[in-house]
Order: sequence, then C-alpha cells, then structure tokens
Amino acid sequence: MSTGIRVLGIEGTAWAASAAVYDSGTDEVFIESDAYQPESGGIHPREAAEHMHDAIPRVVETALDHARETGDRPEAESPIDVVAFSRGPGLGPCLRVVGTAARSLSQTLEVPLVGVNHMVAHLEIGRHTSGFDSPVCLNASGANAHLLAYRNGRYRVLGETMDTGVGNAIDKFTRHVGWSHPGGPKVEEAAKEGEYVDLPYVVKGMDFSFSGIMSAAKQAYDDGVPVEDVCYSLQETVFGMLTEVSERALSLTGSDELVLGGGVGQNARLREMLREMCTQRGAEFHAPEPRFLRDNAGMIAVLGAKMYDAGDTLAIEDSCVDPDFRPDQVPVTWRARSERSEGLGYASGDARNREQTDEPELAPGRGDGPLQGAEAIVDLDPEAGRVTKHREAKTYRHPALDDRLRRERTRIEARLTSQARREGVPTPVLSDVDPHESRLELEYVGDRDLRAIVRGADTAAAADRVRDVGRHLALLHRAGFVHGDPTTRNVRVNSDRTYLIDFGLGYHTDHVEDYAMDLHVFDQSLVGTAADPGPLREAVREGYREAGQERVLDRLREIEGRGRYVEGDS
Ligand SMILES: C[C@@H](O)[C@H](NC(=O)OP(=O)(O)OC[C@H]1O[C@@H](n2cnc3c(N)ncnc32)[C@H](O)[C@@H]1O)C(=O)O
Ligand SMILES: Nc1ncnc2c1ncn2[C@@H]1O[C@H](COP(=O)(O)OP(=O)(O)OP(=O)(O)O)[C@@H](O)[C@H]1O
Ligand SMILES: [Fe+2]
Repeated sequence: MSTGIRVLGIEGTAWAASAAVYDSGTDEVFIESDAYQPESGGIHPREAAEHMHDAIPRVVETALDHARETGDRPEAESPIDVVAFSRGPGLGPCLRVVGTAARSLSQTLEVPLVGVNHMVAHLEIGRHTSGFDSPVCLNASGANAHLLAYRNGRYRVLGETMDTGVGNAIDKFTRHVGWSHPGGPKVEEAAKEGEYVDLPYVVKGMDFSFSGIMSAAKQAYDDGVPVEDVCYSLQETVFGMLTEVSERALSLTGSDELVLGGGVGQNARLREMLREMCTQRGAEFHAPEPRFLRDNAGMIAVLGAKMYDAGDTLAIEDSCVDPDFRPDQVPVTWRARSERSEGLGYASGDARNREQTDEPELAPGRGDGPLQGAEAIVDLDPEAGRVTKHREAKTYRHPALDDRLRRERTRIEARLTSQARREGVPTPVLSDVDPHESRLELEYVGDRDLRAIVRGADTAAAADRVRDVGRHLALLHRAGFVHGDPTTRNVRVNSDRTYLIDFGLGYHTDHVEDYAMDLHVFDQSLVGTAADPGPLREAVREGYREAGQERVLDRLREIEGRGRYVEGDS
C-alpha cells in the first residue's frame, strides 16, 4: 500500500495528449497517451489543439480510473493529491487546452495545482531514474536541443541549437523526401543500410546549428545520393555534434554524469555514441526508458511531486501557460537546500564528484599527469615549459568524420594560435605540429585556468582578467577570425598575462554574427562557471569596446534578445 502522495500529470505541449499518475510511495508511474498524427506534413498547431481537446479528457479519465482502482481511498475522496501540468514551452493553442483542463481538475477535485516546465521535466526524469546527483543533461527533443547543468538555484543552458530543434531538423528532411511524420524513427531504420558521405559539421563551443547540414542533406538527396546514405550520414553527423558538445559540457563543469532526455533520445545510435563517449572519459551515462524520453505525462507527474513537496504550487490566477518557457527561467525549489545555495562549480555534495570538479585546476607547478580535455589528451610539463596535445581518436564518431575533424582542427589550431600572437594576443608558442598524428607541441603558459579565478570570491581580480579576454577577442575579430570556443578553461593566466589557448574551433569570417556568437559562447561559459557572472559579463563588454566594433556588441544584445538566450538571475 502506498504511503506517498499521488500526482496526476497532464502533458500536451505539441503531439502527445498524455496523462499519468505517479505514486511517490511506490515510485510507480502509470501513463496513458494518445498521439496526434498529422494527415500530411508536420504538426499543424490548430489540428494539434483539436486533438488535445478531444483526447485530454479521455486520457485523464483513464489515469484517474487507474488511481481509483489501485488506491485505497473512499469513493468520495479525490484519488489524487495534486494536479501537475506542462506550462510550456510548446504550441500556444495546445498549452491552453491543457492549462484549462488542469485548472478545472484542481478545482473540482479540490487539490493544489503545480505548473511544470516541460524541458526541465525531460531532464529531471533522467535524474530521478538514474539516481545521479548533479548530472549534465542533453535534452534532444523535437522542438529543442539544450545542454543543461545545475548551478546556484537554476538549470543553466550551457549550449543549445542556434536554429531548430534536433527532431524538427530531422523531420524537415523526411518531409522533403516524402515520408510521413515523425521522421526520426524512419531515418533510424533507413540508416541501417547506409554508407557515410560528408555533410557540414557545425559546433560553436557548446552551441550547434542544423540548418547547413539539413540543406546539404536535401541537396544530396536531390542529387541522387541514396537516401539510406543520407540518413546514415545525418545520424553520424548530427549525433556526433550532440555527443561532442555533451563531452565539452562534462569537461567544462567537471561533472562525470550525463543524462539524456527528449524524443530523439529514443534513437539507439545517439544513445550508443553518448554511452561510448562517457565510457571513454570515465563518466556515467543514463538514458531513461523510451516511455519517459518521448513526450509523456509521467515526467510531468514525477517532477510535479517534487515541486509539490517543496511547496512550489500555483494559484489559479497565476497559472497561465507560456509557449516560450525556458528551462533557465525556473527557480529550482526541489533540490536540497545545501545544493541550492551552492555558489561554486557544480558540486553535488558527493566527494568523488567534487574531486573531479577541482581536478583540472592545477596549482602552480603541479602540472604532472596527462589531462583529459574535451577533445584532447594534454600532457603538461611546466618544468620544461612544454605541452603536448594529442587529439586521440573518438571511437564514438565515424572514422572518416573523426579523421577529418582531428586533422582539420590540429591544423587550424596551429595556424590561428600563431596568427593570434601576431595580432598582439598572448598565446603559446608552437614548437611542433603533426596533423596526421593530430599532435601539437606548445609552450606551457600561465599558471592556472581562468575558470579557477572566476569561481573564486575575488570578483575584481576576475573582472580584470575577463576584461583582457574581451580585448583579446576584439583583436582576433579585427583580424577577421574567431576563436570558436572561448571558455573559461581556454584562457590561461599568470600574474601579468592572460593567454588564449585551444584555437581548434576557430575560423576566418567577416560576419558580425560570428563575432557576436564568439562573445556569446564566452558569456555562456561565465554563466556556467562563475560565482557571480553579472559583473564579469559587463567586464567582457568593456574590454571588447576598447578594441572592437560597437556593432558586434549590438548584435550580441540582439542574440540575447532572441529569447533563446535569456539568463535566469541567480
Ligand atoms: C516542447 C515539446 O512539445 C517538444 N516535444 C517534442 O519535441 O516531442 P518529443 O517526443 O520530445 O520528440 C519528438 C521528436 O523525436 C523524434 N524521434 C522519435 N523517435 C526517434 C528516433 N528513433 N530517432 C530519431 N528521432 C526520433 C521525432 O522525429 C520528433 O521530431 C520538445 O520537447 O521540444
Ligand atoms: N599551452 C598550455 N599551457 C598551459 N596549460 C595548458 C596549455 N594547453 C592546455 N593547457 C591545459 O590543458 C587543458 C586542456 O587543454 P585544451 O583546452 O587545449 O584541450 P581540449 O581537449 O581542447 O579542451 P577543451 O575542449 O575541454 O577546452 C586546458 O584547460 C589547460 O588547463
Ligand atoms: Fe518534449
């Protein structure tokens, strides 16, 4: 018999009309779903809302019947203790149907109402089923693609798509070839017979973009490349990108736990790549079972229970839905108090995790063993003043793609490290480069990473260094190229200089958007690592202003204002 609370969850952000009952005493989740299937093309918001209108009452009734049958409460009592619903993000017309249903159930059953962020639910269900404490989460769903990690009371967006969600990108390709919605499972099936062809691969720090690769995939299909080959290569490329940025997030945060969320997470090849990457770097990986990956009300009910427990309920008059609800807008009320007030890093209270978090911050003169970056094994020899950087094969990637990326990046890193120095930016002097072995030999510079400084309490000292980074980025941009991955780990400092390192993702460009994205990537890494990011974000802009163009800063503001990049205050 259950001694816990029972939560009715309701989900209907786009295609899944779903209701669930979660029993926190037994940890059992009952889910009833009814999927909307478009007659042709993709999801039509109006049709989807009509589907919600018809199907939500049905699935809710089935869930409540289940609660009555499995519970031990008198007939006259409500079979559930709380109603939790998806407030957003999603399609406005669908959300409104769900919101109305949830409010009216909360009133008739006389139980409290909880409003859940759908993307945070995709993440929390993985944390719940894995038992991980403070994982990085890759949310790979239809309309979204985010990398999230907890810090200081919020889930921070460490990286995200610069255009469409990953599932939507795949679905657009399958519409082009005339396959019915949803396309993801069909691509997975066709890929089994495919061979590899090159497609564009675009990551910027921990952000990524799908538009170029999707146009190229459509073009390849139109040019007669067998559809199986295009599907195979789409998976290898898109999932390779998602795995790479996930690894970068693990490396940046020092976390050794990754969870997957979202409907695209049902893809076996994506899960295989993520698992392999985690194994290779000694991290743990967890993907919830498929019924919890695709849109479902179970995840809404499970997070609803945690929020209810924390007293995080909604008054009816405050319960409006939000189609643009971002995960970093949600105050995380349900994690332990000690975690919530945690100001530094991503520590979870777990000693092993904390050690990991601090491990890469080498004290002066202590750089002995090889260091595992996101991309490379880095052998540090401070006494000899030398660093060897080897981009080892990533076994999760297709060998052809892996060879191409490692060679290209080694070449680019060598070239841009030297070019940056000619532009007046401190960088390590290069002593040797071997693109075929993907190996570089560089001067050892600085005595710590900028990350160690921005995590500390001395905001003024951190601001000086961050101002230098702003100035340095402006010099690169003036010379017509970007760093590509300016994070607090790719800046080394000593008492009198601030060095930029790791130029492997850099490229030449004269687009203001690319320059602004470079600054945005650095901003996100400050938000992801600094104790107090506000003044530091200001300092980057001050430094940039000294040597750079105001229109790049204008564009940065525009990027932030696009709504996808709003920072939650801490
Ligand atoms: C806001 C909300 O409405 C939205 N929901 C959503 O996108 O549904 P979700 O169930 O998480 O993901 C659906 C996507 O998941 C893809 N998908 C399903 N099975 C797949 C598979 N085996 N391989 C690749 N993609 C797959 C579908 O093609 C579709 O694009 C979201 O979470 O972004
Ligand atoms: N020239 C150098 N001098 C001193 N330390 C260095 C140097 N190059 C790298 N390091 C140290 O090694 C770490 C990893 O190096 P680097 O960033 O080049 O590797 P990576 O695998 O590309 O890492 P990531 O992709 O995680 O940024 C750096 O954060 C820094 O602490
Ligand atoms: Fe979803």
